[in-house]
Amino acid sequence: GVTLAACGSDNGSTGGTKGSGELSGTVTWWDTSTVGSEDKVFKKLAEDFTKKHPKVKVNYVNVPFGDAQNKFKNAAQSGSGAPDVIRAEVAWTPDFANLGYLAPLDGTAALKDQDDFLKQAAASTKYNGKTYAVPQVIDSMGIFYNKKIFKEAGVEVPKTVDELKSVSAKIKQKTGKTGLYLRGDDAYWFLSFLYGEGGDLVNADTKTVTIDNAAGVKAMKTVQELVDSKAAITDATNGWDNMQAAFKDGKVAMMINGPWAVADTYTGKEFADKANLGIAPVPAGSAGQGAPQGGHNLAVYAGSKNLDASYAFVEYMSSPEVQAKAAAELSLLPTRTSVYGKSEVAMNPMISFFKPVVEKAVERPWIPETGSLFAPLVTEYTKVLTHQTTPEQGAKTAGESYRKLLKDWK
Ligand SMILES: C[C@H]1O[C@H](O[C@H]2[C@H](O)[C@@H](O)[C@@H](O[C@H]3[C@H](O)[C@@H](O)[C@@H](O[C@H]4[C@H](O)[C@@H](O)[C@@H](O)O[C@@H]4CO)O[C@@H]3CO)O[C@@H]2CO)[C@H](O)[C@H](O)[C@@H]1N[C@H]1C[C@@H](CO)[C@H](O)[C@@H](O)[C@@H]1O
Repeated sequence: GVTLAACGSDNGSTGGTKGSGELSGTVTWWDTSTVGSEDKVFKKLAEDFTKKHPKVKVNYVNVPFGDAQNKFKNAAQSGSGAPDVIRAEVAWTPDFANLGYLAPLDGTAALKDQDDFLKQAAASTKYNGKTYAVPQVIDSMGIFYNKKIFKEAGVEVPKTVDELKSVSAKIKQKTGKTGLYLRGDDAYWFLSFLYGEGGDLVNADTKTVTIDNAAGVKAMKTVQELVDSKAAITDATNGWDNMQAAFKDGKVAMMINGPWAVADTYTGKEFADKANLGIAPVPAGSAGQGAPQGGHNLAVYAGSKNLDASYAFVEYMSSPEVQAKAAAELSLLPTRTSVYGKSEVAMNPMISFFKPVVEKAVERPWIPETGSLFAPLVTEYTKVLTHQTTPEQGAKTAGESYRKLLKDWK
Protein backbone atom coordinates (compact mmCIF):
# COMPACT_ATOMS: atom_id res chain seq x y z
CA GLY A 1 0.00 0.00 0.00
CA VAL A 2 1.07 3.63 -0.32
CA THR A 3 2.34 5.67 2.62
CA LEU A 4 -0.31 8.19 3.52
CA ALA A 5 0.57 11.63 4.86
CA ALA A 6 4.26 11.05 4.33
CA CYS A 7 4.95 14.75 4.11
CA GLY A 8 8.14 15.89 5.86
CA SER A 9 7.83 18.18 8.84
CA ASP A 10 9.66 20.60 11.02
CA ASN A 11 11.11 18.00 13.35
CA GLY A 12 11.83 15.28 10.85
CA SER A 13 8.99 13.14 12.04
CA THR A 14 7.14 11.81 9.03
CA GLY A 15 4.97 8.81 8.50
CA GLY A 16 1.41 7.73 8.92
CA THR A 17 -0.22 4.39 8.33
CA LYS A 18 0.19 2.32 5.20
CA GLY A 19 -2.83 0.61 3.68
CA SER A 20 -2.08 -2.33 5.96
CA GLY A 21 -2.51 0.00 8.95
CA GLU A 22 1.14 -0.56 9.93
CA LEU A 23 2.56 2.49 11.68
CA SER A 24 5.71 4.09 10.31
CA GLY A 25 7.93 7.17 10.56
CA THR A 26 9.46 8.74 13.66
CA VAL A 27 8.02 9.87 16.96
CA THR A 28 10.04 12.47 18.86
CA TRP A 29 9.35 12.36 22.58
CA TRP A 30 10.48 15.06 25.01
CA ASP A 31 10.90 13.38 28.39
CA THR A 32 11.51 15.54 31.49
CA SER A 33 12.45 12.77 33.87
CA THR A 34 15.45 13.07 36.16
CA VAL A 35 18.78 12.38 34.47
CA GLY A 36 20.83 9.73 36.23
CA SER A 37 17.95 7.89 37.87
CA GLU A 38 14.73 7.94 35.83
CA ASP A 39 15.83 8.83 32.30
CA LYS A 40 17.57 5.58 31.41
CA VAL A 41 14.52 3.54 32.39
CA PHE A 42 12.12 5.72 30.36
CA LYS A 43 14.50 5.85 27.36
CA LYS A 44 14.64 2.04 27.27
CA LEU A 45 10.87 1.70 27.63
CA ALA A 46 10.32 4.27 24.87
CA GLU A 47 12.72 2.60 22.46
CA ASP A 48 11.12 -0.80 23.11
CA PHE A 49 8.05 0.61 21.31
CA THR A 50 9.84 -0.35 18.08
CA LYS A 51 9.53 -4.02 19.03
CA LYS A 52 5.79 -3.64 18.54
CA HIS A 53 6.04 -1.24 15.59
CA PRO A 54 9.22 -2.01 13.64
CA LYS A 55 8.65 0.79 11.15
CA VAL A 56 8.44 3.47 13.83
CA LYS A 57 11.63 5.07 15.15
CA VAL A 58 11.35 6.69 18.57
CA ASN A 59 13.57 9.73 18.96
CA TYR A 60 14.00 10.03 22.75
CA VAL A 61 15.00 13.55 23.90
CA ASN A 62 15.51 14.39 27.58
CA VAL A 63 14.61 18.04 28.32
CA PRO A 64 15.16 19.37 31.88
CA PHE A 65 11.93 19.84 33.85
CA GLY A 66 12.67 23.53 34.42
CA ASP A 67 13.07 24.24 30.68
CA ALA A 68 10.52 22.00 28.98
CA GLN A 69 7.32 23.95 29.51
CA ASN A 70 8.49 27.17 27.89
CA LYS A 71 10.63 25.36 25.32
CA PHE A 72 7.54 23.48 24.13
CA LYS A 73 5.37 26.63 24.09
CA ASN A 74 7.98 28.52 22.06
CA ALA A 75 8.35 25.66 19.58
CA ALA A 76 4.59 25.12 19.25
CA GLN A 77 4.00 28.86 18.81
CA SER A 78 6.67 29.18 16.12
CA GLY A 79 5.58 25.93 14.46
CA SER A 80 9.16 24.72 14.44
CA GLY A 81 10.95 22.13 16.56
CA ALA A 82 8.09 20.88 18.72
CA PRO A 83 8.15 17.15 19.53
CA ASP A 84 5.36 14.76 18.59
CA VAL A 85 4.83 13.75 22.24
CA ILE A 86 5.66 15.68 25.39
CA ARG A 87 5.75 14.65 29.05
CA ALA A 88 3.45 17.40 30.30
CA GLU A 89 3.46 18.03 34.07
CA VAL A 90 -0.06 18.06 35.48
CA ALA A 91 -0.20 21.85 35.58
CA TRP A 92 1.25 22.29 32.10
CA THR A 93 -1.54 20.23 30.54
CA PRO A 94 -4.40 22.77 30.91
CA ASP A 95 -1.94 25.52 29.92
CA PHE A 96 -0.95 23.79 26.66
CA ALA A 97 -4.54 22.66 25.97
CA ASN A 98 -5.85 26.20 26.43
CA LEU A 99 -3.26 27.42 23.90
CA GLY A 100 -4.41 24.82 21.35
CA TYR A 101 -1.01 23.09 21.30
CA LEU A 102 -2.32 19.61 22.17
CA ALA A 103 -4.24 17.15 19.98
CA PRO A 104 -7.54 16.11 21.59
CA LEU A 105 -7.29 12.34 22.20
CA ASP A 106 -10.98 11.43 22.49
CA GLY A 107 -11.80 8.68 19.98
CA THR A 108 -8.14 8.01 19.16
CA ALA A 109 -5.95 4.97 19.82
CA ALA A 110 -4.21 6.93 22.59
CA LEU A 111 -7.04 6.27 25.02
CA LYS A 112 -7.49 2.68 26.15
CA ASP A 113 -9.37 1.43 29.24
CA GLN A 114 -9.91 4.95 30.57
CA ASP A 115 -11.90 3.57 33.53
CA ASP A 116 -8.65 2.01 34.78
CA PHE A 117 -7.16 5.46 35.45
CA LEU A 118 -7.24 6.85 39.01
CA LYS A 119 -9.82 9.64 38.93
CA GLN A 120 -7.42 12.18 40.45
CA ALA A 121 -4.86 11.39 37.75
CA ALA A 122 -7.40 11.57 34.92
CA ALA A 123 -8.71 14.93 36.18
CA SER A 124 -5.61 16.83 35.07
CA THR A 125 -5.94 15.47 31.51
CA LYS A 126 -9.41 16.91 30.96
CA TYR A 127 -9.98 20.46 29.72
CA ASN A 128 -13.18 22.06 28.45
CA GLY A 129 -14.83 18.64 28.16
CA LYS A 130 -12.07 17.05 26.08
CA THR A 131 -9.15 14.75 26.93
CA TYR A 132 -5.78 16.27 26.05
CA ALA A 133 -3.36 13.80 27.63
CA VAL A 134 -2.96 10.37 29.18
CA PRO A 135 -1.81 10.18 32.84
CA GLN A 136 1.70 8.68 33.12
CA VAL A 137 2.58 9.00 36.84
CA ILE A 138 0.81 10.49 39.83
CA ASP A 139 2.58 11.61 42.98
CA SER A 140 2.33 13.34 46.31
CA MET A 141 4.70 13.94 49.22
CA GLY A 142 5.68 12.26 52.47
CA ILE A 143 8.37 12.38 55.13
CA PHE A 144 11.44 10.36 54.11
CA TYR A 145 13.37 9.44 57.25
CA ASN A 146 16.61 7.69 58.18
CA LYS A 147 15.64 4.82 60.49
CA LYS A 148 19.18 4.44 61.88
CA ILE A 149 19.31 8.04 63.09
CA PHE A 150 15.81 7.76 64.56
CA LYS A 151 16.85 4.64 66.45
CA GLU A 152 20.03 6.29 67.73
CA ALA A 153 18.01 9.26 68.97
CA GLY A 154 15.26 7.06 70.38
CA VAL A 155 12.48 8.98 68.62
CA GLU A 156 9.34 8.14 66.64
CA VAL A 157 8.25 9.69 63.35
CA PRO A 158 6.56 13.06 63.99
CA LYS A 159 2.86 13.28 63.15
CA THR A 160 2.52 17.01 63.73
CA VAL A 161 4.64 20.11 63.18
CA ASP A 162 5.03 20.44 66.97
CA GLU A 163 6.31 16.86 67.17
CA LEU A 164 8.60 17.63 64.21
CA LYS A 165 10.21 20.33 66.33
CA SER A 166 10.56 18.17 69.48
CA VAL A 167 11.82 15.16 67.54
CA SER A 168 14.34 17.35 65.72
CA ALA A 169 15.55 18.81 69.03
CA LYS A 170 16.09 15.30 70.43
CA ILE A 171 17.91 14.19 67.26
CA LYS A 172 20.18 17.23 67.51
CA GLN A 173 20.85 16.57 71.19
CA LYS A 174 21.51 12.83 70.79
CA THR A 175 23.26 12.70 67.42
CA GLY A 176 24.30 16.26 66.59
CA LYS A 177 22.40 15.99 63.30
CA THR A 178 19.66 18.29 62.04
CA GLY A 179 16.12 16.93 61.96
CA LEU A 180 14.70 18.15 58.65
CA TYR A 181 15.96 19.46 55.33
CA LEU A 182 13.20 21.83 54.18
CA ARG A 183 13.57 22.72 50.49
CA GLY A 184 13.46 26.52 50.23
CA ASP A 185 13.75 27.22 46.49
CA ASP A 186 10.59 25.41 45.32
CA ALA A 187 7.18 26.45 46.66
CA TYR A 188 5.84 22.93 46.18
CA TRP A 189 7.57 22.19 49.50
CA PHE A 190 5.44 24.86 51.19
CA LEU A 191 2.08 23.32 50.25
CA SER A 192 1.81 20.61 52.91
CA PHE A 193 2.38 23.25 55.61
CA LEU A 194 -0.24 25.49 53.99
CA TYR A 195 -2.76 22.64 53.88
CA GLY A 196 -1.84 21.82 57.50
CA GLU A 197 -3.09 25.25 58.53
CA GLY A 198 -6.32 24.71 56.58
CA GLY A 199 -5.16 27.04 53.80
CA ASP A 200 -4.72 26.82 50.04
CA LEU A 201 -3.35 28.98 47.22
CA VAL A 202 -6.77 29.80 45.78
CA ASN A 203 -10.37 28.60 45.90
CA ALA A 204 -11.26 27.97 42.27
CA ASP A 205 -14.93 27.29 43.08
CA THR A 206 -15.46 30.78 44.49
CA LYS A 207 -12.70 32.37 42.35
CA THR A 208 -11.03 33.67 45.49
CA VAL A 209 -7.32 34.15 46.17
CA THR A 210 -6.70 32.63 49.61
CA ILE A 211 -2.89 32.49 49.97
CA ASP A 212 -2.97 35.80 51.90
CA ASN A 213 -5.67 34.82 54.43
CA ALA A 214 -4.93 33.99 58.09
CA ALA A 215 -4.09 30.37 57.25
CA GLY A 216 -1.59 31.48 54.62
CA VAL A 217 0.13 33.81 57.05
CA LYS A 218 0.16 31.09 59.74
CA ALA A 219 1.78 28.63 57.32
CA MET A 220 4.47 31.15 56.43
CA LYS A 221 5.13 31.61 60.18
CA THR A 222 5.26 27.82 60.64
CA VAL A 223 7.99 27.27 58.04
CA GLN A 224 9.98 30.28 59.24
CA GLU A 225 9.91 28.91 62.79
CA LEU A 226 11.08 25.49 61.65
CA VAL A 227 14.27 27.13 60.39
CA ASP A 228 14.60 29.63 63.26
CA SER A 229 14.22 26.83 65.83
CA LYS A 230 16.95 24.89 64.01
CA ALA A 231 14.53 21.99 63.50
CA ALA A 232 15.20 22.46 59.79
CA ILE A 233 17.93 23.70 57.50
CA THR A 234 17.16 25.16 54.07
CA ASP A 235 18.76 26.84 51.05
CA ALA A 236 17.64 29.71 48.84
CA THR A 237 19.09 28.03 45.74
CA ASN A 238 20.14 24.60 44.50
CA GLY A 239 17.61 23.04 46.82
CA TRP A 240 17.18 19.73 45.03
CA ASP A 241 20.89 18.85 45.04
CA ASN A 242 21.45 20.12 48.59
CA MET A 243 18.39 18.26 49.92
CA GLN A 244 19.34 14.98 48.28
CA ALA A 245 22.98 15.27 49.36
CA ALA A 246 22.13 16.14 52.98
CA PHE A 247 19.69 13.25 53.30
CA LYS A 248 21.74 10.67 51.36
CA ASP A 249 24.86 11.52 53.42
CA GLY A 250 22.99 11.27 56.72
CA LYS A 251 23.52 14.93 57.61
CA VAL A 252 19.75 15.31 58.19
CA ALA A 253 17.35 12.71 59.55
CA MET A 254 14.34 13.71 57.43
CA MET A 255 13.28 15.37 54.21
CA ILE A 256 9.87 15.91 52.67
CA ASN A 257 9.81 14.50 49.16
CA GLY A 258 7.95 12.37 46.63
CA PRO A 259 8.28 9.05 44.76
CA TRP A 260 10.40 10.69 42.05
CA ALA A 261 13.16 11.09 44.68
CA VAL A 262 13.26 7.41 45.71
CA ALA A 263 15.55 6.05 42.99
CA ASP A 264 18.11 8.81 43.54
CA THR A 265 17.85 8.48 47.34
CA TYR A 266 18.69 4.77 47.16
CA THR A 267 22.06 5.71 45.61
CA GLY A 268 23.03 7.39 48.90
CA LYS A 269 25.46 5.61 51.26
CA GLU A 270 22.89 5.80 54.07
CA PHE A 271 20.42 3.83 51.96
CA ALA A 272 22.62 1.16 50.43
CA ASP A 273 20.43 -0.92 52.72
CA LYS A 274 17.08 0.17 51.29
CA ALA A 275 15.35 -0.89 54.51
CA ASN A 276 16.95 2.11 56.24
CA LEU A 277 14.63 4.43 54.33
CA GLY A 278 11.37 5.05 56.15
CA ILE A 279 8.36 6.86 54.75
CA ALA A 280 5.47 8.51 56.61
CA PRO A 281 2.67 11.04 56.05
CA VAL A 282 3.66 14.72 56.07
CA PRO A 283 3.15 16.29 59.52
CA ALA A 284 -0.22 17.79 60.39
CA GLY A 285 -0.52 21.49 61.22
CA SER A 286 -2.89 23.17 63.64
CA ALA A 287 -5.89 22.71 61.35
CA GLY A 288 -5.34 19.49 59.45
CA GLN A 289 -3.02 17.34 57.35
CA GLY A 290 -2.58 17.18 53.63
CA ALA A 291 -0.06 16.67 50.87
CA PRO A 292 -0.25 18.07 47.31
CA GLN A 293 -1.04 16.14 44.16
CA GLY A 294 1.56 16.24 41.38
CA GLY A 295 2.53 14.08 38.47
CA HIS A 296 2.99 13.93 34.72
CA ASN A 297 0.88 13.23 31.66
CA LEU A 298 1.77 12.28 28.09
CA ALA A 299 0.35 14.60 25.44
CA VAL A 300 0.45 14.74 21.65
CA TYR A 301 1.47 17.98 19.90
CA ALA A 302 -1.43 19.25 17.78
CA GLY A 303 0.99 19.98 14.91
CA SER A 304 2.53 16.50 14.84
CA LYS A 305 2.98 15.13 11.32
CA ASN A 306 2.71 11.59 12.72
CA LEU A 307 -0.43 11.60 14.84
CA ASP A 308 -1.23 7.89 14.42
CA ALA A 309 2.17 6.72 15.63
CA SER A 310 2.06 9.35 18.41
CA TYR A 311 -1.31 8.13 19.65
CA ALA A 312 -0.04 4.54 19.68
CA PHE A 313 3.16 5.60 21.48
CA VAL A 314 1.22 7.41 24.21
CA GLU A 315 -1.08 4.42 24.68
CA TYR A 316 1.95 2.09 24.94
CA MET A 317 3.83 4.32 27.40
CA SER A 318 0.81 4.48 29.72
CA SER A 319 -0.11 0.80 29.29
CA PRO A 320 -0.29 -1.47 32.36
CA GLU A 321 2.89 -3.33 31.33
CA VAL A 322 4.97 -0.15 30.98
CA GLN A 323 3.56 1.38 34.15
CA ALA A 324 4.38 -1.80 36.07
CA LYS A 325 8.01 -1.65 34.88
CA ALA A 326 8.38 2.03 35.85
CA ALA A 327 6.86 1.24 39.25
CA ALA A 328 9.08 -1.77 39.89
CA GLU A 329 12.30 -0.09 38.71
CA LEU A 330 11.72 3.48 39.96
CA SER A 331 9.01 3.23 42.64
CA LEU A 332 6.90 5.66 40.59
CA LEU A 333 3.17 5.47 41.13
CA PRO A 334 1.01 3.98 38.38
CA THR A 335 -2.02 5.94 37.23
CA ARG A 336 -3.90 2.71 36.45
CA THR A 337 -5.74 0.95 39.29
CA SER A 338 -5.10 -2.45 37.71
CA VAL A 339 -1.32 -2.03 38.01
CA TYR A 340 -1.37 -1.76 41.81
CA GLY A 341 -2.58 -5.37 41.89
CA LYS A 342 0.48 -6.75 40.11
CA SER A 343 2.81 -8.55 42.53
CA GLU A 344 6.04 -6.75 41.56
CA VAL A 345 4.22 -3.46 42.25
CA ALA A 346 2.26 -4.40 45.37
CA MET A 347 5.44 -5.67 47.14
CA ASN A 348 7.18 -2.28 46.78
CA PRO A 349 6.92 -0.54 50.22
CA MET A 350 7.16 2.91 48.64
CA ILE A 351 4.20 2.20 46.36
CA SER A 352 2.05 0.69 49.10
CA PHE A 353 2.77 3.77 51.24
CA PHE A 354 2.07 6.38 48.57
CA LYS A 355 -1.09 4.82 47.09
CA PRO A 356 -3.40 5.91 49.95
CA VAL A 357 -1.50 9.21 50.13
CA VAL A 358 -2.25 10.12 46.51
CA GLU A 359 -5.84 9.00 46.94
CA LYS A 360 -6.34 11.68 49.58
CA ALA A 361 -3.87 14.21 48.18
CA VAL A 362 -5.18 17.76 48.03
CA GLU A 363 -6.35 18.34 44.47
CA ARG A 364 -5.45 21.49 42.64
CA PRO A 365 -7.57 23.47 40.16
CA TRP A 366 -6.63 22.31 36.66
CA ILE A 367 -7.00 25.77 35.16
CA PRO A 368 -4.42 27.21 32.71
CA GLU A 369 -2.99 29.51 35.40
CA THR A 370 -2.50 26.83 38.06
CA GLY A 371 1.17 26.32 37.27
CA SER A 372 1.82 30.06 37.24
CA LEU A 373 0.99 30.28 40.95
CA PHE A 374 4.39 28.86 41.93
CA ALA A 375 6.88 31.39 40.56
CA PRO A 376 5.44 34.39 42.48
CA LEU A 377 4.97 32.24 45.61
CA VAL A 378 8.50 30.83 45.68
CA THR A 379 9.92 34.36 45.69
CA GLU A 380 8.05 35.16 48.91
CA TYR A 381 8.51 31.68 50.43
CA THR A 382 12.29 31.87 50.05
CA LYS A 383 12.37 35.44 51.42
CA VAL A 384 10.30 34.40 54.48
CA LEU A 385 12.61 31.46 55.20
CA THR A 386 15.66 33.72 55.00
CA HIS A 387 14.07 36.63 56.90
CA GLN A 388 14.17 38.94 53.90
CA THR A 389 10.44 39.52 54.48
CA THR A 390 7.86 38.79 57.16
CA PRO A 391 5.25 36.01 56.98
CA GLU A 392 2.51 38.66 56.79
CA GLN A 393 4.17 40.60 53.98
CA GLY A 394 5.17 37.46 52.09
CA ALA A 395 1.64 36.10 52.06
CA LYS A 396 0.24 39.54 51.14
CA THR A 397 2.65 40.03 48.23
CA ALA A 398 1.91 36.55 46.87
CA GLY A 399 -1.81 37.33 47.05
CA GLU A 400 -1.33 40.58 45.14
CA SER A 401 0.60 38.74 42.42
CA TYR A 402 -2.20 36.18 42.15
CA ARG A 403 -4.89 38.86 41.77
CA LYS A 404 -2.89 40.40 38.91
CA LEU A 405 -2.71 36.97 37.26
CA LEU A 406 -6.33 35.97 37.94
CA LYS A 407 -8.04 39.12 36.71
CA ASP A 408 -11.62 38.93 38.01
CA TRP A 409 -10.88 36.86 41.13
CA LYS A 410 -11.55 38.21 44.62
C1 LIG B 1 8.04 27.16 38.90
C2 LIG B 1 7.20 26.05 38.28
O1 LIG B 1 5.94 26.05 38.93
C3 LIG B 1 5.02 25.06 38.45
O2 LIG B 1 5.58 23.79 38.70
C4 LIG B 1 5.09 23.15 39.88
C5 LIG B 1 4.18 22.00 39.48
O3 LIG B 1 3.02 22.50 38.84
C6 LIG B 1 3.81 21.22 40.73
O4 LIG B 1 2.98 20.10 40.39
C7 LIG B 1 5.07 20.70 41.40
O5 LIG B 1 5.78 19.87 40.47
C8 LIG B 1 6.32 18.67 41.08
C9 LIG B 1 5.92 17.49 40.20
O6 LIG B 1 4.50 17.37 40.20
C10 LIG B 1 6.56 16.24 40.74
O7 LIG B 1 6.26 15.14 39.88
C11 LIG B 1 8.07 16.42 40.77
O8 LIG B 1 8.52 16.62 39.44
C12 LIG B 1 9.78 15.99 39.15
C13 LIG B 1 9.51 14.79 38.25
O9 LIG B 1 8.71 13.85 38.97
C14 LIG B 1 10.82 14.18 37.83
O10 LIG B 1 10.54 13.11 36.93
C15 LIG B 1 11.66 15.26 37.13
O11 LIG B 1 11.02 15.67 35.99
O12 LIG B 1 11.87 16.36 38.00
C16 LIG B 1 10.68 16.99 38.41
C17 LIG B 1 11.03 18.18 39.31
O13 LIG B 1 11.71 17.75 40.41
O14 LIG B 1 8.42 17.56 41.55
C18 LIG B 1 7.84 18.78 41.14
C19 LIG B 1 8.24 19.86 42.13
O15 LIG B 1 9.59 20.19 41.91
O16 LIG B 1 5.90 21.81 41.74
C20 LIG B 1 6.30 22.62 40.64
C21 LIG B 1 7.10 23.77 41.17
O17 LIG B 1 8.43 23.37 41.18
C22 LIG B 1 4.77 25.21 36.97
O18 LIG B 1 3.97 24.11 36.57
C23 LIG B 1 6.05 25.25 36.19
O19 LIG B 1 6.68 23.99 36.20
C24 LIG B 1 7.00 26.30 36.78
N1 LIG B 1 8.27 26.27 36.13
C25 LIG B 1 8.34 27.07 34.93
C26 LIG B 1 9.04 28.34 35.28
C27 LIG B 1 9.31 29.15 34.02
C28 LIG B 1 10.14 30.39 34.36
O20 LIG B 1 9.63 31.00 35.49
C29 LIG B 1 10.05 28.35 33.01
O21 LIG B 1 10.32 29.14 31.88
C30 LIG B 1 9.20 27.16 32.62
O22 LIG B 1 9.85 26.41 31.59
C31 LIG B 1 9.02 26.29 33.86
O23 LIG B 1 8.21 25.14 33.57
